[in-house]
Amino acid sequence: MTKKTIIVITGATGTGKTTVQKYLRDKYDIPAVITHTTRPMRVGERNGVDYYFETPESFLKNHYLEYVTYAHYQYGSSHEGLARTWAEHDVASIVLDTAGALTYVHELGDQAAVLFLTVDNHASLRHRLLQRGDAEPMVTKRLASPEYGRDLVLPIGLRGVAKTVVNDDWQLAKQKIDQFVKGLLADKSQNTTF
Ligand SMILES: Nc1ncnc2c1ncn2[C@@H]1O[C@H](COP(=O)(O)OP(=O)(O)OP(=O)(O)O)[C@@H](O)[C@H]1O
Ligand SMILES: Nc1nc2c(ncn2[C@@H]2O[C@H](COP(=O)(O)O)[C@@H](O)[C@H]2O)c(=O)[nH]1
Repeated sequence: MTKKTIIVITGATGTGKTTVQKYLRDKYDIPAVITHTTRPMRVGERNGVDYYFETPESFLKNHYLEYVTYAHYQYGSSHEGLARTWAEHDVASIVLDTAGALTYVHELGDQAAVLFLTVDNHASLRHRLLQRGDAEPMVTKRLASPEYGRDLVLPIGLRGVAKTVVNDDWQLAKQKIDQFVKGLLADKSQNTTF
């Protein structure tokens, strides 16, 4: 039986976590675990595809492996979401803030393979969020949140655990991600038990 793995993609807002998740799906057929949030939908987002969009009341009804408050909204990943994805795939991905990433490492040990995304020029993140179509007041509020500053730095608990990828240049970042995925898949094929 093959050991199940979750690729946890973490880092500050705008560093490209969702972009990497879509790349893993398109290039490697690695599915995303969809999480829950109370934040309003962005233009183009779809319920059940990008997130399960919840009210503050419905959010509380799920059975979470972990949940957090991020920039004034609730976010959480359910046990069921992970189990459903692992029932059909050996490797999946999830996008989490760094608090969530730490919980996954704590709960799942080496089944969690962590990618920490960063950029050299933090000022570029504001521009990226605005380019993505986020409303200016929302961006200002998010960049003023303690979660933003916290997620710019690799937490001590992820040092020696996470692979850091600098995503200033998408072509270069993709090469690093390819190396990471190929290493992970090679390790998995060596560790398969019959
Ligand atoms: N290397 C890059 N150079 C320039 N723009 C990029 C790069 N990587 C991603 N982007 C763009 O930056 C924006 C933010 O990317 P993305 O949504 O993937 O970030 P995120 O880390 O998931 O953000 P959040 O945590 O706010 O959801 C998107 O418009 C994306 O296309
Ligand atoms: N700990 C968790 N973090 C999550 C989850 N789902 C998303 N996120 C993180 O929240 C912020 C904001 O996301 P956005 O889509 O509003 O830009 C970002 O850092 C995500 O990684 C979750 O279930 N748990």
